[in-house]
Amino acid sequence: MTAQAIEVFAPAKINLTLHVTGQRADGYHLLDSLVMFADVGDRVTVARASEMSLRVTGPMAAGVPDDARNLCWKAAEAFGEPVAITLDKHLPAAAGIGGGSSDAAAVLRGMEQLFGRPSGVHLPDLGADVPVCMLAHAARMQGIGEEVRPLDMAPFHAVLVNPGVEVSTPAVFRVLGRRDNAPMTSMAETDVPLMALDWIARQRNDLQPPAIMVKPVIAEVLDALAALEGARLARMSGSGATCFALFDTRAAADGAATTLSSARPDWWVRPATLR
Ligand SMILES: C[C@](O)(CO)[C@H](O)COP(=O)(O)OP(=O)(O)OC[C@H]1O[C@@H](n2ccc(N)nc2=O)[C@H](O)[C@@H]1O
Ligand SMILES: Nc1ncnc2c1ncn2[C@@H]1O[C@H](COP(=O)(O)OP(=O)(O)OP(=O)(O)O)[C@@H](O)[C@H]1O
Repeated sequence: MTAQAIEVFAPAKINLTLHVTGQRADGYHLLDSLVMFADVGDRVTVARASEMSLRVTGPMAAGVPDDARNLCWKAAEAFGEPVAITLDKHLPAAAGIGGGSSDAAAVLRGMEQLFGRPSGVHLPDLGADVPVCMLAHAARMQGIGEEVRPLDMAPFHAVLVNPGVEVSTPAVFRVLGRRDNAPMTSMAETDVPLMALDWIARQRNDLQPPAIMVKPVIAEVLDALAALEGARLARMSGSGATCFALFDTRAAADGAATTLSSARPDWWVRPATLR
């Protein structure tokens, strides 16, 4: 019996750290990043079809392309079979949480199941974040994103906030000052959750200062997150504008998200568990 349609969850990608350690001759930057995935995300459904199609639904569908510009479409084309895709969009776009990349990885995972073969796609060609999104598990990401090593991390509890401004990743890299920053320090302690949190606090997101230059509201988001009861650390993810704060328990994250949602109903605020 052949499966008719496969639904796959496309989790938000969170860069808990993001060190920019160099730049290649082609302009792409070398990264060193601790990446985890949230229980908040998009939903992708793929079904066999005679020709490619894409329908974008959900609360965050506005403005998301529903044609060959969408990374879901590009992923299916790279796989090499026509499919009917439904993308139920819950994540803000151009937000530093890998929405398009995670959707593309979900399409590939769904198609691998549907057609019973590995995708064979060279993942970095679809985007620097696609290899780690294909893993969808805590990982250290290096190179320009193509070197991905899974990590055995305890889950973290977080609040995610996006202030509703789109940020262009190339624009943030353009105003980045130094490109040869130090990599992450030794990760030997990361299997102990609270020590891991202290370790994360000692690392950086090198794109945070340039992103604040491009969109100053990010500094306001970070201040609001740091002021929440129980917040242990506030930082930006990817090239922004989404930021996160980490909490000791899910209940603390849930309570903080409720407080911030009522204070800033215009912001996208979600409690999340990161794995
Ligand atoms: C910054 C991160 O969000 C960290 O996870 C990602 O590396 C960005 O991943 P992505 O959106 O999948 O990136 P891509 O679509 O491949 O690249 C978008 C643009 O970001 C810049 N870019 C991206 C990745 C990288 N390692 N160096 C770069 O300089 C390039 O200007 C590139 O044209
Ligand atoms: N499936 C998709 N979902 C959202 N945007 C998409 C998708 N496919 C293509 N796009 C286009 O890509 C742009 C960047 O959106 P995306 O959400 O992938 O970026 P991002 O969150 O900045 O990713 P990253 O964290 O990898 O930098 C959007 O402005 C949109 O036009």
